[in-house]
Amino acid sequence: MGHFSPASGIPVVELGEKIISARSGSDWASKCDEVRRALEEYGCFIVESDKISTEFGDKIVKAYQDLFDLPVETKRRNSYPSEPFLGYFGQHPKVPLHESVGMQGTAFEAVQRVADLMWPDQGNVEFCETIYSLMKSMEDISYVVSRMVFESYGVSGLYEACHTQMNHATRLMKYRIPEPDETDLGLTPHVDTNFITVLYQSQTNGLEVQKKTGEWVTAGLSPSSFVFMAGEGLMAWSNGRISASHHQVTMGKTGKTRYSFAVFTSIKWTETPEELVDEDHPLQYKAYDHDEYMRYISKTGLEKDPLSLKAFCGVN
Ligand SMILES: O=C(O)CCC(=O)C(=O)O
Ligand SMILES: [Fe+2]
Repeated sequence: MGHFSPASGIPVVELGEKIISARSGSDWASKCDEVRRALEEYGCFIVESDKISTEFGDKIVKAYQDLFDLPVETKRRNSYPSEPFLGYFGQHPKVPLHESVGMQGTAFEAVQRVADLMWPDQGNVEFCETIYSLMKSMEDISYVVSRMVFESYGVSGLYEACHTQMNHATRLMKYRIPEPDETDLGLTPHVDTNFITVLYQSQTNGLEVQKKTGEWVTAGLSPSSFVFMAGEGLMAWSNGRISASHHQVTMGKTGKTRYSFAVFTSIKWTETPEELVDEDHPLQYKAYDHDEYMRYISKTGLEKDPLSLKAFCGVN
């Protein structure tokens, strides 16, 4: 494997424009293997990219401040009545520091919709352009890394069909500084239910991932890096070779507000390729419809059981 983050021991994979656009050759092939090994061992890795300049990082913070400084009633206008996991989320007694605005899809219109709801009179062009650009960079990473995982398992021929079934939800998140007598837990430990997640955090660390040893480590990120995490979908698809990353957010004593952005990619129909099933690796999860799974767990909310995918479609 390449190198590891000194603070956390999590693998760091460099995915600059050059390798992203290569898509063949020995450098590409060894990168694909590096990515697969990182996921099999850790369920996640840090992506070192060349997408976020200091200037762009400052614009992201400004966009978040514009949004989250609005009154709660205004932010609540962002609602998707039929989609319990989208819309505005905040003031939850279990995670009082967390507040977030969800969006559906990665089209410019998704961001524009939020801006129209938040600033109905004057709009906010800078907000739209900044968040859209961040979203697209992260969507690119989710596509390229998925392709790498397929290639590394020798099933690249299945990628295109899977790609057409991918869809994305995104979330802008803010974690306020805890009061002295308050919990510093920003988000309770969980695994993501979707296929894969790409996360960006601006300036303030706080994301913690659990290693196989059980140890929680802070995914210390540089301003130009992202975290790529396996969700339950990739765990089922890979026939359990990759485990979904168990993660949480802790604010600690940094004394700074934290902003993060997530692109959650899901595959509508998740099915383990037959190439990944053999005598040594018997099928672990039956093929399932992601929307049905979401309906199944929607009743459990923040308390979702980490083994719920097993209960939903596990074999045995
Ligand atoms: O804010 C973060 O870094 C993590 C967010 C997260 O894990 C989630 O929304 O599922
Ligand atoms: Fe998560």
